[in-house]
Amino acid sequence: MSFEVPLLPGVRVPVRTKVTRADNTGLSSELAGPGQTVRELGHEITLAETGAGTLVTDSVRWVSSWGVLGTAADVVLLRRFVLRLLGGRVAAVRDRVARFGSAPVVVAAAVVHKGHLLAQQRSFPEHLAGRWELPGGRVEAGESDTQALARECVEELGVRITVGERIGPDVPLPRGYLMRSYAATLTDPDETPEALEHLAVQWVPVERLAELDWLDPDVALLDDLRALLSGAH
Ligand SMILES: Nc1nc2c([nH]c(=O)n2[C@H]2C[C@H](O)[C@@H](COP(=O)(O)OP(=O)(O)OP(=O)(O)O)O2)c(=O)[nH]1
Repeated sequence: MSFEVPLLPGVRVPVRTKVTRADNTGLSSELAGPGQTVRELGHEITLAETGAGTLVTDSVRWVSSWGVLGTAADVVLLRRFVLRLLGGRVAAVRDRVARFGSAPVVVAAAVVHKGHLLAQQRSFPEHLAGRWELPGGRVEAGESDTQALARECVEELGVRITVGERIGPDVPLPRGYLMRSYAATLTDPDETPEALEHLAVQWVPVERLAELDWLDPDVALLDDLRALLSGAH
């Protein structure tokens, strides 16, 4: 099904949806117990306006209990309500995608050397001081992510890095920022990172990753950092 979702006055977004689990009523059903049926309506939603064609898979499950009457209510009323619900969700997801598409970015480098990850301990602001993060910072106007990472690593650590692939998801930060992370290595393995603006730096082996008091957004990256250190990336 293709349709347009009104986002703002005069702005309509093309969306394609496909029912992925359905019988000929648009619902799939399984028996849950005496007199009870579980209904599921599943949708794949493609946000057509994103370059990559972002795919969201959604489904809603509910239990209905009133036999034939329940089935009639499901098909006539509830299914319509669920479709409206999913449509509302499409609009909300679309809204977030649009905001993230133009969000300012903080880049972070997962610098790996001899199977260890470089972590730095923040010295400011007060409420973040003492907690651990990846090297990086705000991307400035006219800079690429790679240039921003290279600049920050020289400023913060006095080392040159070679930036590789993106890792993990973009993580939302306070005040509308997004944190984007990249794998990296030391350009010259003989250079030693120093805490020029931080309290401390350390090389962390995979088995100690979870011990550090990471900034909250970085915790969402721990699985990807583990995979990177284990050579799975
Ligand atoms: N560099 C970095 N910042 C992070 C991480 N996780 C996380 O939530 N942040 C947040 C903390 C800050 O609010 C923001 C980036 O701040 P920053 O102080 O490193 O950036 P910056 O050097 O460009 O900032 P500024 O002090 O020059 O204004 O992102 C991380 O792993 N690395």
